[in-house]
Amino acid sequence: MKGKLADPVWALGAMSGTSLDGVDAALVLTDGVTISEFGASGYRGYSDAEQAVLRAALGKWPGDDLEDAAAVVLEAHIATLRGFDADVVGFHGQTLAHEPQGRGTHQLGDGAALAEALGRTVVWDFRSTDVELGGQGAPLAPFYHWACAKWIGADAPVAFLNLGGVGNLTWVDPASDKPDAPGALLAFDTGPANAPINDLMMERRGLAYDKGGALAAQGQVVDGALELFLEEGYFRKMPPKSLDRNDFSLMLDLVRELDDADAAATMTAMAAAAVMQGMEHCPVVPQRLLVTGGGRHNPVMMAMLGSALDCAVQPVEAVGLDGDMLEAQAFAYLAVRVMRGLPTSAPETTGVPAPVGGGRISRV
Ligand SMILES: Nc1ncnc2c1ncn2[C@@H]1O[C@H](COP(=O)(O)OP(=O)(O)OP(=O)(O)O)[C@@H](O)[C@H]1O
Ligand SMILES: CC(=O)N[C@H]1[C@@H]2OC[C@@H](O2)[C@@H](O)[C@@H]1O[C@H](C)C(=O)O
Repeated sequence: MKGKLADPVWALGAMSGTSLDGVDAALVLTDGVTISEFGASGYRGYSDAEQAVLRAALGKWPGDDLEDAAAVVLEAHIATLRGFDADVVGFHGQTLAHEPQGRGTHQLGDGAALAEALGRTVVWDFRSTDVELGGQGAPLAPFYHWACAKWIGADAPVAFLNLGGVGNLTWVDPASDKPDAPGALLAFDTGPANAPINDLMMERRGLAYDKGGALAAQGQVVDGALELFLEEGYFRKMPPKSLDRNDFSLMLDLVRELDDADAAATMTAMAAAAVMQGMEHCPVVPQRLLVTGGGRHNPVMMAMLGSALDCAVQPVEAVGLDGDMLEAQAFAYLAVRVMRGLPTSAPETTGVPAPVGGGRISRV
């Protein structure tokens, strides 16, 4: 890497999330502690054919036949990243399976091959070490949320909520001097967010998602189904805790008898209710809940959250951040931390016994 150890460097993060929509890429100038500047970003959607290959690979583990899916992930990342200039690349890979207390966690993607193709140092396989040491391996964005809280100049506890396929929440005490300081953070996956709504839309309407919450807005929330959902043991577990995309796939059964609009409204309420349950774990009520990820574009979900919580609920754009790129930026930031030997997770974020720096480095 260029520069002295403590100099900020341009890091390029690449994230392809559980909704399998495509690859986000974003540049951040950082020393792995402080955000100095944001750079350009980009996005390349997976084609229908690529998405079908990845969907068929969900639930698979290293050693399974993954040749086609591996090629899709590698080619999509090369195409997305090759136009950028950066000192280091943080490559998340495509999560295919996540069983932290079982077989481990699996992010498909060969960082060494990507490094060779791009001619740049690539940091990858961010989650395995944490899981091997007894952590959940997720969520990992919380250390970056800490840097974001500092960047926005927060002077009171603040929470970040990612509404992706799965939801995850990070509570930050901005008075802390580093993200792995005891009490600086509390983070966990809240529950299913958009993934089950997408599955419902595909099953009932042949659509990828409920754009603008339009279908949910026409329906009524059915309380009985919502209560059954909240009886799920996950919500009683203390954090840290994490989920696989399909851990709640039985949710579709809870709305099976409902018409399309009521089913969409009820599932949207389920995603919001999971967040409300999660907020109870915050050490103190945050001043504001800053929402990132695709769910912030769903006004029905945002209104449900806003009316149920005691704090302001706003998209991260309200504080000058980019909610479409925050996770890609997170893996840029984490790549620099790995290069510098700094931890990327802590007991309060993944349940790992002590702060740990995961990630493999492939140099060119
Ligand atoms: N305009 C919109 N209206 C409603 N929902 C939307 C809108 N835009 C995006 N979404 C939802 O957000 C999802 C994508 O969110 P995002 O890109 O944050 O997920 P991801 O990064 O793949 O998931 P994860 O963070 O779980 O890995 C879409 O699949 C869709 O359900
Ligand atoms: C195993 C895995 O890939 N988990 C993702 C997923 O998507 C959201 C939630 O579940 C979160 O735990 C995580 O991603 C974000 C980027 C994280 O690690 O913070």
